[in-house]
Amino acid sequence: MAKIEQLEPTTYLGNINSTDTRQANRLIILANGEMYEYDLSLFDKDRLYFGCDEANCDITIPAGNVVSPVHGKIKMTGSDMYIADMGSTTGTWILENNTYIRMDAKRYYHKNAADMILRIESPDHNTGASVAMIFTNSENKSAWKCVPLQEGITTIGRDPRNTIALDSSSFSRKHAAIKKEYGQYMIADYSSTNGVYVNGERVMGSCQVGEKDLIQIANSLFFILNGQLLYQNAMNGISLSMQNVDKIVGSNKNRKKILDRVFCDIGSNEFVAIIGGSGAGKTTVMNAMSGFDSEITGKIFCNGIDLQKNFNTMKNMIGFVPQQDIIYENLTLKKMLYYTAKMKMPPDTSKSEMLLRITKVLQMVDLEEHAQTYIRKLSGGQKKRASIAVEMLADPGLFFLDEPTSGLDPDTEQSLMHTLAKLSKTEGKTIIMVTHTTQSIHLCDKVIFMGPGGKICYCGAPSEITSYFGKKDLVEVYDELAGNVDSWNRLYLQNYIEEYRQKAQTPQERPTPKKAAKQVSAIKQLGVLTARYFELIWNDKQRLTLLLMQPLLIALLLKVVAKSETFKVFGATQSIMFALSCSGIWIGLFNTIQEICKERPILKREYMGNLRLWTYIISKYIVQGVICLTQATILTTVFLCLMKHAPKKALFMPTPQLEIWVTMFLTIYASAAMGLIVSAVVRNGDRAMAIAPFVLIIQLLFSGVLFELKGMSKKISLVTVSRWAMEGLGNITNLNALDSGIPNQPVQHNDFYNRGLGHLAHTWEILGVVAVICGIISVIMLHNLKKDRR
Ligand SMILES: Nc1ncnc2c1ncn2[C@@H]1O[C@H](COP(=O)(O)OP(=O)(O)OP(=O)(O)O)[C@@H](O)[C@H]1O
Repeated sequence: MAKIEQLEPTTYLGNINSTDTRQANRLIILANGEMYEYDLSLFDKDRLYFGCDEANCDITIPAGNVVSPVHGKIKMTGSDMYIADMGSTTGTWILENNTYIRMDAKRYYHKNAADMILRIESPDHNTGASVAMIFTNSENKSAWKCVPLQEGITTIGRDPRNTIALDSSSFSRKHAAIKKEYGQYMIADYSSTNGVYVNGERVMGSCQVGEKDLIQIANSLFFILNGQLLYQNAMNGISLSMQNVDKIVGSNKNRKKILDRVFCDIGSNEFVAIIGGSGAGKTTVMNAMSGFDSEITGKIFCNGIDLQKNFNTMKNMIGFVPQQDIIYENLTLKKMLYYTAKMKMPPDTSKSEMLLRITKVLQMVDLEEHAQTYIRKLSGGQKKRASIAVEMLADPGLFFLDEPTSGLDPDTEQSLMHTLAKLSKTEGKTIIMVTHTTQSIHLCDKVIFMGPGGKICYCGAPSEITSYFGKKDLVEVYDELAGNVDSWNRLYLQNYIEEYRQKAQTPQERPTPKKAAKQVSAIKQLGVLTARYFELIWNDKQRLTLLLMQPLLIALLLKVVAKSETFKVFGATQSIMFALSCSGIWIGLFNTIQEICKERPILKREYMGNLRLWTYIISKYIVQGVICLTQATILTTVFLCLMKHAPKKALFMPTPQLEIWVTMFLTIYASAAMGLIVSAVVRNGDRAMAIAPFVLIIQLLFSGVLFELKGMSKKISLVTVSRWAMEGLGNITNLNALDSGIPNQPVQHNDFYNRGLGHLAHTWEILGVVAVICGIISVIMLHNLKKDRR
């Protein structure tokens, strides 16, 4: 909401933020303890007067002691509303950026897409005669409600047993409470997931609130007036304001500004498209708006709250659908949503609430009949809807989509655009998307046109783009901006900043709250991730078969090449043990080398939410542990059973076969852990497979079998799995004591194969440590995830 000096609604500046005329114009008045609601369009006039004089006003406010006879007027053009104080005695206050400022008499104040809140103050504050006026475009009757605040506690939350129960997943079951005692009010945050804000500042525990304070809980506004609590009942999208946002990348000569002084306002429940030529900075500006890009300068406010400072608590109210789908192909849609709900929804959500929410989001995106369908069987458009459903689970008020329509045919694109337009209006979402296709942008409320160099050139109604640029069609507008971006950017900034924003108060700097959002516990998250990973592996039967057939086939092939004197003669035994250890290394590496990179977009999105990287990696370790154990069992059992001879004596276990089995399990497991590092570093499966031969060659060269290890090669071998696997296997099979195969010539003693329990324990220990270190490195490598461009 901003002040516009002597401005007629029909002038250009009014149109810059104009919205489509589909929205309703409503006025809610709270006076003398009564709430009155007006549908302003029913007056059939574009100018309405309000005050206490019934004869001269269209809207009478029964509060003569505070409201002047003709107190103010309202002008309407479409859904735009302009309100002015007519020079009243008491004055009118407007809520701007979390503080009330007195309206200048006889100046119009423009209501943009967010609800506009006015107060008319009683000169004597103790009379309790203040009046509140709320202008809203919500189509929802009773978009605002009020309850008297009794002495004692008024609770707010999702649970129906609260005094104020609000049915939205962004509220915790018991979210907050207001305590009234001796006429004073205290508000307390009950450790909610999404927090409580008073005047844009996060409440840490509890704090005092008064009549002039604005309380924000999840997406709803609350304020106290004459002992009553007035609150937004219908869930509203979150409004967004970007102020002087820049982004510079590179250093020295390569330094480049990719966002240049971006200012814009987006109102709640608006459906906004960001368009512009390729490389203009559409994705960059959207990433900045979402708060997920921390490398920007300038300010972003969501509902007047500083997003960067409060990102940890506000990120749960932000949905983000990247260009790549964020769903697992091998889960049914319902299962995918269920696992996500367990991770994303407030920790106090019951299973039945989750299932209800899943049904609701499936309805929202028109996918109810596909609940039990495997995601791999859905069409491109349905997969996009499925990704949207995943993000809708936590009921975010602000929703970003990066090119949701790319790759879709025109019909599917239009249907998706209709779904998004519907979600913004009926579900109370602010939806912002980057798009290349413009055939359906008339469905949007607003278009942001980015010119080359990250410069904003237009922010307004889609129907007015061509007339604003004086062009016939959008193609001409693109051409115009390619050559003339600076002048259009300057014009935009002139109009927007100098004549418009400068008059508005910018929100004050506030200290950064330390408290982070309440998250699903690490243990619960680990459980969900592990269960999901198990199910993914289980559902991919082809891969599972391959994983289990591999050790079986390798064991059979090893039998084919093994000599009959294996376990009796040094050469034959060392060769087959080397082949066995290399097979184990290959099996482990193959298990995981594409495991992380193939799900990187999903991982990135979950990590931007509340996923902990270490729980993610541990879940991989748990599931891979089971797989590796099974593979080691198949490989060693089949191979050893087929062999004519067996190693003679065990070191400490009942049989040497068991000791070989443990060594092979640790070899496969440590190799799988190495594979995870590769998978965490590279961004796609092809690159991972290209690195695999290199990893294997290192294992061959430094195993100590093909080449003698000394000096540098010995040092390198310390971190190879093959060396430790060979030391273990050579020790168990007692290679040093075997026959050399040449009469009268003993085996040349090799310290690597020294027999002894301590030596075996040491090799197992090292293989275990390698596995752990690989896990830690993978977690460290994954911290770069946020830098992935899309
Ligand atoms: N981290 C970065 N380092 C260097 N340049 C970058 C970086 N991120 C973005 N850019 C550059 O900034 C410009 C804007 O990129 P962005 O992806 O936002 O454009 P876009 O309008 O979304 O493009 P497209 O429509 O082709 O996807 C491009 O020239 C891009 O190469």
